[in-house]
Amino acid sequence: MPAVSISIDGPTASGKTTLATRLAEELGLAFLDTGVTYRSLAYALDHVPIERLRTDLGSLLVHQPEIHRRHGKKGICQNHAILFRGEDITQEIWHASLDANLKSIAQDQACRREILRLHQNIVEKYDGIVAVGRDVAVTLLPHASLHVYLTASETMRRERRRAQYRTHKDRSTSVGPATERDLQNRDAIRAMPNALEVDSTYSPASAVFAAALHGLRRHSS
Ligand SMILES: Nc1ncnc2c1ncn2[C@@H]1O[C@H](COP(=O)(O)OP(=O)(O)OP(=O)(O)O)[C@@H](O)[C@H]1O
Ligand SMILES: Nc1ccn([C@H]2C[C@H](O)[C@@H](COP(=O)(O)O)O2)c(=O)n1
Repeated sequence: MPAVSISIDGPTASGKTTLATRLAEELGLAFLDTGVTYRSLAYALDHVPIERLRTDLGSLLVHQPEIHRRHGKKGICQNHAILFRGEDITQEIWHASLDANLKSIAQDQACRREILRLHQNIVEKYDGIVAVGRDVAVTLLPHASLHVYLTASETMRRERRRAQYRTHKDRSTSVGPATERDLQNRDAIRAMPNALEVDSTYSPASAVFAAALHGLRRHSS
């Protein structure tokens, strides 16, 4: 288990990635977006049958997470990269046409187990990590220093996603209500002693960051 680890969960476009990258930059941690792996498998599903993804994931996919190292006032950031059979698919995984595949992958328990194994190997490699995604608090980082559950109203999340992708016409802007899985994860996180729930609907990203940092200090002392 790394020295400092933070899990961040919450529904689509609640601001998980924004918070996680800021925390990683400020604290000099690695950053793992588990949703990126799910999106990569959705891409892969157009090329190989799901049975192969369940058994050969480790040899098909390389997920290189971002590393953030604080350097004076400027963080040094090495962007994440996703390789599928050696080909860089980092940009392709966001395409809206992958939405149906994404659902199939997220519902496949054998795939979820393989993805978890892949993420566990990544976590082992780093001395500190911020990991983002549905269920990371429960499955990947149950002993994290802090578990953040981030919410925002559906209307606000939809507005943010549309604004974010205004110049990316091929990207998915589908934002729905919190799913059953989102609500189960939220309840599991609420029951954890070192959890922090933040509603970002009317809070700017800087206020969400300050709340998370405060939570980390409180639970680490
Ligand atoms: N607190 C905030 N206030 C206003 N805008 C925000 C806030 N947090 C994030 N945003 C903006 O909302 C958009 C979505 O944020 P982000 O990508 O971090 O969400 P996410 O939860 O990681 O999404 P996904 O579930 O797809 O991974 C971005 O354009 C980001 O700049
Ligand atoms: N740990 C995870 C991460 C992601 N998913 C699913 C949920 C979404 O449909 C998709 C993409 O995630 P996002 O980029 O929106 O965070 O992958 C999951 O089931 N478990």
